[in-house]
Amino acid sequence: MNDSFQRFSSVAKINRFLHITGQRDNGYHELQTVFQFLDFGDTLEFKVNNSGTINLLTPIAGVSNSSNLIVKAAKLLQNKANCSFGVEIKLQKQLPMGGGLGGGSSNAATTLLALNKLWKLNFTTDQLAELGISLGADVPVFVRGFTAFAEGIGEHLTPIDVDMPWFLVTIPNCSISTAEIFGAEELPRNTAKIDINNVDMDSCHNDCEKLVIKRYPEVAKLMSWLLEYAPSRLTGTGACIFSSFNDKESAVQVQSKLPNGVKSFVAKGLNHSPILAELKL
Ligand SMILES: C[C@](O)(CO)[C@H](O)COP(=O)(O)OP(=O)(O)OC[C@H]1O[C@@H](n2ccc(N)nc2=O)[C@H](O)[C@@H]1O
Ligand SMILES: Nc1ncnc2c1ncn2[C@@H]1O[C@H](COP(=O)(O)OP(=O)(O)OP(=O)(O)O)[C@@H](O)[C@H]1O
Repeated sequence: MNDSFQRFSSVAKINRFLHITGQRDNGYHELQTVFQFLDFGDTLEFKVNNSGTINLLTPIAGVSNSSNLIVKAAKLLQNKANCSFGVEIKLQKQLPMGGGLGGGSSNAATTLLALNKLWKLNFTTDQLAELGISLGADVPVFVRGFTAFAEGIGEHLTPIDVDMPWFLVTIPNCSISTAEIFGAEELPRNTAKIDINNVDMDSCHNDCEKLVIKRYPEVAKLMSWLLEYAPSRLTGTGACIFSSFNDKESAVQVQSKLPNGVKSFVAKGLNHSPILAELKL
């Protein structure tokens, strides 16, 4: 057993667009979206133990360890595999929570993938993705690790290669509940379905954007500022906004002009999550 901590990345995703094409009887929404990974995110470190205990050494303020998706993912895997190993886990959090960057889902997926390897469980990617969906709608895409066109309630994933711009991601000073946005009566729910072979990012949109802008003045203000400089769009149900640039320098230049106090980062869009390479090491 390796008795040092092993490090794995847990990157962000953005929804390049998010179309809501219907709603199921159980209230869940039918979506079409492209998930793209960013080369920016959290880091997780794992040290396997023989005692069977699962211990997150770096709790997140406001989230109890038992409801942390990292701990939930580790316990789920341990139970499923009837595994006698445990693990000590350290998290370096960089991603804002409730930002539409999928931080919690990404952490859960990294935990499933890393422990599958470190506990030598040999679950297939399909099995891990299936386990992951019980933790959150976005966990499977992080488990699979490829940029994907998603349909259904977000679970039907088809690999797709998209352009890889540089993004300035800005983080408005508010946290938005996914359930609140999906629960709103005035949310549009009838965007026509598009064909995966004919995806034009520019003519797509995010169906949550108008509503979020209406309800959250912080997002409205930042969006209109950013649109003066670059094409900008909401990710997921918000609150973060991504603005696209052809090169890093242009993104950094606009970042340097941001109004005082606006948090942000610059990152490149990827077609594969870095964890795929890390798992092979
Ligand atoms: C919209 C996306 O952000 C796109 O990336 C995600 O699909 C949402 O993923 P998430 O935050 O992990 O969402 P979950 O925790 O699974 O669901 C939160 C709530 O959003 C609503 N929800 C979620 C996904 C979906 N296709 N339809 C929904 O109506 C449900 O009310 C659910 O109770
Ligand atoms: N490890 C974790 N990291 C972040 N949030 C977590 C974690 N575990 C549990 N949570 C809970 O999940 C909530 C959503 O966090 P997350 O960062 O996934 O939001 P998000 O970026 O809006 O995700 P999405 O794009 O899937 O809507 C948090 O507010 C927090 O209460």
